[in-house]
Amino acid sequence: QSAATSELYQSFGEQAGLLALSTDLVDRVSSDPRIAGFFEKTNRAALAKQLADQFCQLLGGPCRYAGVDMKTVHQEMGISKADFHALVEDLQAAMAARHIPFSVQNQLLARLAPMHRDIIETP
Ligand code: HEM
Repeated sequence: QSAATSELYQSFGEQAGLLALSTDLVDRVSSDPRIAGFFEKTNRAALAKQLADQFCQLLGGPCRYAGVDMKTVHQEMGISKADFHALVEDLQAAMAARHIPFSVQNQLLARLAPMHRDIIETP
Protein backbone atom coordinates (compact mmCIF):
# COMPACT_ATOMS: atom_id res chain seq x y z
CA GLN A 1 0.00 0.00 0.00
CA SER A 2 1.72 3.16 -1.22
CA ALA A 3 1.64 6.47 0.64
CA ALA A 4 -0.05 8.13 -2.34
CA THR A 5 -2.82 5.56 -2.37
CA SER A 6 -3.58 5.82 1.32
CA GLU A 7 -3.70 9.60 0.90
CA LEU A 8 -6.43 8.97 -1.63
CA TYR A 9 -8.34 6.88 0.93
CA GLN A 10 -7.98 9.76 3.40
CA SER A 11 -9.37 12.26 0.93
CA PHE A 12 -12.60 10.22 0.89
CA GLY A 13 -12.87 10.62 4.66
CA GLU A 14 -11.66 7.09 5.48
CA GLN A 15 -14.15 4.41 6.55
CA ALA A 16 -16.79 6.80 7.92
CA GLY A 17 -16.66 9.00 4.83
CA LEU A 18 -16.88 6.00 2.52
CA LEU A 19 -19.84 4.53 4.39
CA ALA A 20 -21.65 7.89 4.17
CA LEU A 21 -20.81 8.11 0.46
CA SER A 22 -21.96 4.59 -0.34
CA THR A 23 -25.13 4.98 1.75
CA ASP A 24 -25.94 8.10 -0.30
CA LEU A 25 -25.11 6.23 -3.51
CA VAL A 26 -27.46 3.37 -2.62
CA ASP A 27 -30.21 5.91 -1.82
CA ARG A 28 -29.64 7.62 -5.16
CA VAL A 29 -29.66 4.47 -7.30
CA SER A 30 -32.75 3.21 -5.45
CA SER A 31 -34.64 6.36 -6.35
CA ASP A 32 -33.21 6.84 -9.86
CA PRO A 33 -36.10 5.93 -12.18
CA ARG A 34 -33.62 4.63 -14.79
CA ILE A 35 -32.28 1.84 -12.55
CA ALA A 36 -34.34 1.76 -9.31
CA GLY A 37 -36.00 -1.47 -10.45
CA PHE A 38 -32.77 -3.42 -10.00
CA PHE A 39 -32.64 -2.55 -6.29
CA GLU A 40 -36.26 -3.22 -5.29
CA LYS A 41 -35.44 -6.27 -3.15
CA THR A 42 -32.03 -5.10 -2.02
CA ASN A 43 -31.04 -4.72 1.63
CA ARG A 44 -29.73 -1.17 1.25
CA ALA A 45 -27.66 -1.01 4.42
CA ALA A 46 -25.93 -4.29 3.57
CA LEU A 47 -25.15 -3.15 0.02
CA ALA A 48 -23.81 0.19 1.28
CA LYS A 49 -21.48 -1.65 3.67
CA GLN A 50 -20.17 -3.92 0.89
CA LEU A 51 -19.61 -0.93 -1.40
CA ALA A 52 -17.81 1.00 1.34
CA ASP A 53 -15.44 -1.95 1.90
CA GLN A 54 -14.87 -2.35 -1.82
CA PHE A 55 -14.15 1.36 -2.34
CA CYS A 56 -11.87 1.39 0.72
CA GLN A 57 -9.82 -1.49 -0.68
CA LEU A 58 -9.67 0.09 -4.15
CA LEU A 59 -8.46 3.37 -2.65
CA GLY A 60 -5.66 1.69 -0.71
CA GLY A 61 -7.39 1.75 2.66
CA PRO A 62 -7.15 -0.96 5.33
CA CYS A 63 -10.42 -2.76 4.48
CA ARG A 64 -10.92 -5.93 2.51
CA TYR A 65 -13.97 -6.53 0.36
CA ALA A 66 -15.38 -9.90 1.43
CA GLY A 67 -18.44 -10.04 -0.82
CA VAL A 68 -19.12 -11.97 -3.99
CA ASP A 69 -17.04 -11.24 -7.10
CA MET A 70 -18.48 -8.69 -9.54
CA LYS A 71 -19.21 -11.15 -12.34
CA THR A 72 -21.08 -13.63 -10.15
CA VAL A 73 -23.13 -11.04 -8.25
CA HIS A 74 -24.33 -9.16 -11.34
CA GLN A 75 -24.85 -12.05 -13.70
CA GLU A 76 -28.28 -12.57 -15.19
CA MET A 77 -29.42 -9.13 -14.05
CA GLY A 78 -29.19 -8.05 -17.69
CA ILE A 79 -27.39 -4.80 -16.87
CA SER A 80 -26.89 -2.59 -19.95
CA LYS A 81 -24.25 -0.01 -20.76
CA ALA A 82 -26.87 2.70 -20.11
CA ASP A 83 -27.66 1.18 -16.67
CA PHE A 84 -23.96 1.19 -15.81
CA HIS A 85 -23.59 4.81 -16.86
CA ALA A 86 -26.65 5.78 -14.83
CA LEU A 87 -25.00 4.32 -11.71
CA VAL A 88 -21.76 6.14 -12.48
CA GLU A 89 -23.68 9.43 -12.79
CA ASP A 90 -25.33 8.78 -9.42
CA LEU A 91 -21.89 8.11 -7.92
CA GLN A 92 -20.55 11.35 -9.41
CA ALA A 93 -23.50 13.24 -7.90
CA ALA A 94 -22.91 11.59 -4.50
CA MET A 95 -19.22 12.51 -4.57
CA ALA A 96 -19.97 16.09 -5.67
CA ALA A 97 -22.47 16.41 -2.80
CA ARG A 98 -19.64 15.51 -0.39
CA HIS A 99 -17.38 18.11 -2.02
CA ILE A 100 -14.86 15.53 -3.12
CA PRO A 101 -12.49 17.28 -5.54
CA PHE A 102 -12.97 16.41 -9.18
CA SER A 103 -9.45 14.97 -9.59
CA VAL A 104 -10.04 12.73 -6.56
CA GLN A 105 -13.44 11.62 -7.92
CA ASN A 106 -11.75 10.57 -11.12
CA GLN A 107 -9.31 8.34 -9.25
CA LEU A 108 -12.17 6.24 -7.89
CA LEU A 109 -13.98 6.20 -11.24
CA ALA A 110 -10.81 5.04 -12.99
CA ARG A 111 -10.51 2.11 -10.57
CA LEU A 112 -14.14 1.12 -11.05
CA ALA A 113 -14.22 1.49 -14.83
CA PRO A 114 -12.53 -1.85 -15.69
CA MET A 115 -15.31 -3.65 -13.78
CA HIS A 116 -17.74 -2.84 -16.57
CA ARG A 117 -16.55 -5.98 -18.37
CA ASP A 118 -17.87 -8.16 -15.55
CA ILE A 119 -21.08 -6.20 -14.96
CA ILE A 120 -22.54 -5.16 -18.34
CA GLU A 121 -24.34 -7.98 -20.15
CA THR A 122 -26.35 -6.21 -22.82
CA PRO A 123 -25.31 -3.35 -25.15
C1 HEM B 1 -18.73 -0.08 -11.03
C2 HEM B 1 -20.00 -0.43 -10.89
C3 HEM B 1 -20.52 -1.33 -9.82
C4 HEM B 1 -19.92 -1.78 -8.67
C5 HEM B 1 -18.54 -1.44 -8.13
C6 HEM B 1 -20.88 -2.63 -7.99
C7 HEM B 1 -20.65 -3.26 -6.78
C8 HEM B 1 -21.52 -4.10 -6.14
C9 HEM B 1 -21.28 -4.77 -4.88
C10 HEM B 1 -19.99 -4.64 -4.06
C11 HEM B 1 -22.36 -5.51 -4.59
C12 HEM B 1 -22.57 -6.37 -3.32
C13 HEM B 1 -22.17 -7.78 -3.54
C14 HEM B 1 -22.36 -8.62 -2.30
O1 HEM B 1 -23.25 -8.32 -1.51
O2 HEM B 1 -21.62 -9.58 -2.10
C15 HEM B 1 -23.31 -5.30 -5.66
C16 HEM B 1 -24.58 -5.87 -5.72
C17 HEM B 1 -25.55 -5.46 -6.60
N1 HEM B 1 -25.41 -4.61 -7.66
FE1 HEM B 1 -23.72 -3.73 -8.24
N2 HEM B 1 -22.02 -2.72 -8.73
C18 HEM B 1 -21.85 -1.93 -9.85
C19 HEM B 1 -22.76 -1.71 -10.84
C20 HEM B 1 -24.08 -2.08 -10.78
C21 HEM B 1 -25.11 -1.65 -11.72
C22 HEM B 1 -24.86 -0.78 -12.94
C23 HEM B 1 -26.28 -2.19 -11.29
C24 HEM B 1 -27.66 -2.04 -11.87
C25 HEM B 1 -28.05 -0.96 -12.47
C26 HEM B 1 -25.99 -2.95 -10.09
C27 HEM B 1 -26.93 -3.64 -9.35
C28 HEM B 1 -26.64 -4.42 -8.25
C29 HEM B 1 -27.64 -5.20 -7.54
C30 HEM B 1 -29.14 -5.25 -7.86
C31 HEM B 1 -26.95 -5.86 -6.51
C32 HEM B 1 -27.53 -6.89 -5.54
C33 HEM B 1 -27.99 -6.28 -4.29
C34 HEM B 1 -28.68 -7.36 -3.49
O3 HEM B 1 -28.01 -8.16 -2.86
O4 HEM B 1 -29.92 -7.37 -3.54
N3 HEM B 1 -24.66 -2.87 -9.82
N4 HEM B 1 -22.79 -4.45 -6.58
